[in-house]
Amino acid sequence: MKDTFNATDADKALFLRVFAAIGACTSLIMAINSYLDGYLLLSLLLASAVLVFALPFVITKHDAFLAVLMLYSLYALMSYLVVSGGSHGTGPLWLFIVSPVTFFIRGLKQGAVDLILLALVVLLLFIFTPNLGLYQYDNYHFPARVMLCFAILCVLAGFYEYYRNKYSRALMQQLQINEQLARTDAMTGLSNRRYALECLTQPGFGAGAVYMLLDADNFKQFNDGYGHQVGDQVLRFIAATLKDHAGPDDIVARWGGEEFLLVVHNTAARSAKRVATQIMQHLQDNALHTDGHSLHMTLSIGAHQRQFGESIDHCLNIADKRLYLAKSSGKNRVVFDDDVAMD
Ligand SMILES: Nc1nc2c(ncn2[C@@H]2O[C@H](COP(=O)(O)OP(=O)(O)OP(=O)(O)O)[C@@H](O)[C@H]2O)c(=O)[nH]1
Repeated sequence: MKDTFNATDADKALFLRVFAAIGACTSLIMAINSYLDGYLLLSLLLASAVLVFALPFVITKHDAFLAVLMLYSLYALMSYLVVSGGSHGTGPLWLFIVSPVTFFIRGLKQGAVDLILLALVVLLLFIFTPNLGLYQYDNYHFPARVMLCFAILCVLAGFYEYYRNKYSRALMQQLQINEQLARTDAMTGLSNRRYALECLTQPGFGAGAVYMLLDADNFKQFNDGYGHQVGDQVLRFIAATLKDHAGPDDIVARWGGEEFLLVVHNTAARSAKRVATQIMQHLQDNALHTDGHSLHMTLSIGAHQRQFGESIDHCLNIADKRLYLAKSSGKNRVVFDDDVAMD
């Protein structure tokens, strides 16, 4: 099933380009600003960053690679901003944008690893920058607070990502359960009519598929004679028999009441007829044992092999007419294409 609550490829592609557009615009503005302020190397690095951020608008494939490339380019820029102080010593402030972007692009685990490594690198750079004769921060207060805020932001963004994942998964599972419930007949566990109709539009159920409507004979007698719960057991017994005799690609559904649909996936008419006969034989040979009773049941079946150009509705109508014919001509029988003049 489609992953509805986690970011889809389209969501990720959009996010990547929004991130790239913001990155490119900001880098361009800061590059001009740095150039005007006389920070030549910084303005060149920012201009290179503009090119990297522009890549997703030129290359439409390899988004995952581009995302990581942009992220690590951002890390490299951050490292330079720490050692150089950026414009007027404000460079390290840009670290604060890194954590949410990292988690979105890298996910929780890899994102956490990346951020811990970046934090270590930044810490070392702050410690050793004065010794290397690079930018001199006035005192340790500013770097210390930047590191503390960066760490807090990483932890908070990590928690947010953790809970977002957790609840997305829970929602996904619930969605799958709901989807399953919406497709299933609760009493027999077979597909319900709505889902069966949906499946009939899939390839394999076109011309050549055999549509069968199967109706329990004299079913009312089970209800009247043994109660509705036994009636339900009879329906479940029939459902299990149909399931056992159908192929893995066939459709078996409860059509309504004591009526079932079996559609045999694109087959020779002879094999489908054999399946119908085997089902009837199985019910004849095997009784349902319940409450000290042995209950035998029979089915009437109307069947039709779908021809080119015939609609699903048309096939179901023919199967239904033949089911009626099977009932009216004595029950416990199958009426197929070769048993009648074409309807
Ligand atoms: N126990 C139970 N009975 C159901 C269910 N759905 C429909 N029925 C009953 O199935 C019975 C169908 O009766 P009829 O339409 O007369 O069919 P029948 O007795 O099988 O007679 P023929 O079809 O002519 O062989 C009705 O009494 C419905 O109440 C169900 O889910 N559980």
